[in-house]
Amino acid sequence: MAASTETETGAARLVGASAEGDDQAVEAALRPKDLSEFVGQEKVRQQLDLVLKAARQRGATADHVLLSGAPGLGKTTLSMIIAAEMGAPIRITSGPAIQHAGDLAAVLSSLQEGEILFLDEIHRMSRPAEEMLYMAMEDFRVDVIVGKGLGATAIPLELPPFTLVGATVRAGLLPPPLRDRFGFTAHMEFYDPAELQRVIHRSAGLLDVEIDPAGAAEIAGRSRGTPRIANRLLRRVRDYAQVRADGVITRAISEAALSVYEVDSRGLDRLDRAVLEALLKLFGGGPVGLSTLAVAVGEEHETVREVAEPFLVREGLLARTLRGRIATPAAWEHFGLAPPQQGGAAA
Ligand SMILES: Nc1ncnc2c1ncn2[C@@H]1O[C@H](COP(=O)(O)OP(=O)(O)OP(=O)(O)O)[C@@H](O)[C@H]1O
Ligand SMILES: [Mg+2]
Repeated sequence: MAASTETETGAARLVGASAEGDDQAVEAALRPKDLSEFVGQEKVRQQLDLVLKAARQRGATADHVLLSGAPGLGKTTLSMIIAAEMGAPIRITSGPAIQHAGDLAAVLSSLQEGEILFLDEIHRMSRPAEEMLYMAMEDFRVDVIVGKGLGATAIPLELPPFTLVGATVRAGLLPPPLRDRFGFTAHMEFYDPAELQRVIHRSAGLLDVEIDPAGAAEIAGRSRGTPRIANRLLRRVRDYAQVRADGVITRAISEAALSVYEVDSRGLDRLDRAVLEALLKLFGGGPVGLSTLAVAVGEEHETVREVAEPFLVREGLLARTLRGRIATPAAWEHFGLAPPQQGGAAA
């Protein structure tokens, strides 16, 4: 299946939302440990707080939780917080790691009572495993099939009660019977700049860097609504502040550092800008077909469509129409250009 977000293709970018190898250790260090440290997502936090408190009061295992949201918004973080809040151990696995029902049976049968099972990318599990999961979630039981063909028998296996925490980029990717078996679904939204500013302040504290509010606001505005990107940009700005200045992050330092890394005031990088600039300057703002636009920027059309466009569309800078791509008035404004006169030729 083609990447519908910038997840796979955008991995190497500074403003890519997915995790890179060098991010893992520092990400773990920056992870909020409990709900009160988790910034933003007020609704989700309130709802989850109730679900977990109620389960604790009853001395029961919490209902299964589905976390849906774009990469880097805090799904893995929340799953760990759920375990911490429940005082329960957590087992981490992912849909792609579970290709056979037997893989899942092995994981499920080794769970302890009350354990949290975190299933990342749950939409990428194989069909037979998925069907086994239905029964496990509902009845805490699985049928293990032994043997083949006519001689195959199903051996029922009781499981201890556990809480499944599933994560997916979009709840709509799950088959309805699976979705329906979650007691609570948390939809994670992109963060607003004020929330990202809080994320950045918190991370700066943990990294032991001095940052003023304007410096944090500048980074926040370029972070595409995503804490992972905010933390990554913060680390690059910290490098700059340390090498080129006195280590303190101010607005001027953030601006200078991020211009070195070609991340502009709205979080657009070189590729995003190349696409928009071609659209504005070569095609008068469009409409222009995707392939033509891709040739103009010297990229594969998949790259333009999967890597650059999702954010440009989300930001209201570019629209995909039946006649082709068009630039919005905000795009003209972002480049300090005047849109062409109605009915007239492009400037
Ligand atoms: N609400 C938040 N408050 C503070 N930091 C956050 C928050 N959400 C995410 N982060 C930070 O962003 C980073 C990425 O978060 P996380 O790994 O949980 O995202 P994810 O949704 O699991 O991404 P993916 O879809 O790629 O697995 C973490 O290091 C974490 O520190
Ligand atoms: Mg994750």
